Amino acid sequence: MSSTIIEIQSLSKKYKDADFFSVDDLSLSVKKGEIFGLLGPNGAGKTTLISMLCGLIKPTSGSFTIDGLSYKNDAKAIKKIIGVVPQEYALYPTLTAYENLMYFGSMYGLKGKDLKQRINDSLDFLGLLKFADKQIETFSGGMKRRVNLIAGLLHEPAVLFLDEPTVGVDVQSRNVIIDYLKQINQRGTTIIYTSHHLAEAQDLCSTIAIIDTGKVIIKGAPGEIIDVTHNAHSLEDVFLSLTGNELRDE
Ligand SMILES: Nc1ncnc2c1ncn2[C@@H]1O[C@H](COP(=O)(O)OP(=O)(O)OP(=O)(O)O)[C@@H](O)[C@H]1O
Repeated sequence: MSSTIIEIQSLSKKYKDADFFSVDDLSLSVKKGEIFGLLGPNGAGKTTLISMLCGLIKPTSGSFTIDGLSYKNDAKAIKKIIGVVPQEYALYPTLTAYENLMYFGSMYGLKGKDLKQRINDSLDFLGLLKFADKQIETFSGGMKRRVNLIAGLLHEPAVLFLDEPTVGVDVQSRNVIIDYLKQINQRGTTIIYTSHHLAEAQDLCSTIAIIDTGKVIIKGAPGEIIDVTHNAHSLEDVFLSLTGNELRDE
């Protein structure tokens, strides 16, 4: 049995002036070595949950640990062992891909040959080596997303958080990103990711949690949760059966 790497207990978040909880008394555990998919309709609370786990926003109540470190007492130590790839690009448009990655690497305390090697290997895997010296502002959305991904991974984190890593990219970019995530996972990084792409999550994730109105409504291996849901043949069937067909416009 693999050990637990993330343990979330009764975590809640109510934004200032909001009259509802975006994450509502949520408990969840993630095992070491998993690719864990957080799925849910728009506004379900996925980004809010990930933002708390990454230390970007403070919970209203509850607690969690990452690799045994408590967010209340060990926030700095947690930052060192996690990687974060947000939805929006965190890159400097007028710097080259290589310069951006050297900058992010140095922020993690990496330097010298080791850093250069990691940057080169990652750019190569993601098909970007020949664009290393081009400015980010000349890159397509799919290329920026791949550089963004490398930036969050240079320090080889124990846990990687990704918020919709394949949104708005073409099939070619998506495939290379998915292959890269699988490779990173095989090298030991636990991955927690959000997506609206259910077929992708079904293929990629060892465990899935569907979230709605800030609560986990089902969790398990994709095959398991399809099996236990009446008349479901795919993750999309499970998703619609549990979250309904109504639009979630706010
Ligand atoms: N900074 C904020 N201030 C107030 N309310 C917020 C804030 N951020 C999110 N919310 C609200 O919290 C709820 C959960 O939002 P969140 O972005 O976590 O959902 P999500 O599942 O990531 O949605 P999506 O799939 O659209 O990205 C929504 O009702 C949203 O409007």
